[in-house]
Amino acid sequence: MTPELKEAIDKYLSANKVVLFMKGTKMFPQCGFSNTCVQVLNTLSVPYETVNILEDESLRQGMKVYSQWPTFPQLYIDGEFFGGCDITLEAYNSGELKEVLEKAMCS
Ligand SMILES: N[C@@H](CCC(=O)N[C@@H](CS)C(=O)NCC(=O)O)C(=O)O
Ligand code: FES
Repeated sequence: MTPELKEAIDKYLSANKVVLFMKGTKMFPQCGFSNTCVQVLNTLSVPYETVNILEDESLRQGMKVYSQWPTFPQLYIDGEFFGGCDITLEAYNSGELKEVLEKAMCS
């Protein structure tokens, strides 16, 4: 991954508290795993941005290195990698995700 790409991701994540790197868009998720995360975030009524990694192959490969996580979706909260679909869903069910998001919204 180029230093320019890393810098662009760093900058984007410091400007946006909750970011979902996903396949497709909020309105039109193109994979069930990404769709699950969108539904979870919508249910929690949290403001969030999405990035469609299907539109940018270098970002698609770059995010795997940046996050040290091989798949999508990838959820970032407060600039930190939170997890993929399974982790996000589990944290939603346990109530942990709501807590982490509330903390992020107040920071
Ligand atoms: N168990 C994963 C499911 C996600 C997954 O398997 N994603 C695959 C298929 S959508 C993926 O992103 N593969 C890498 C790629 O398509 O570049 C999770 O918890 O997020
Ligand atoms: S695009 Fe096939 S499982 Fe996600």
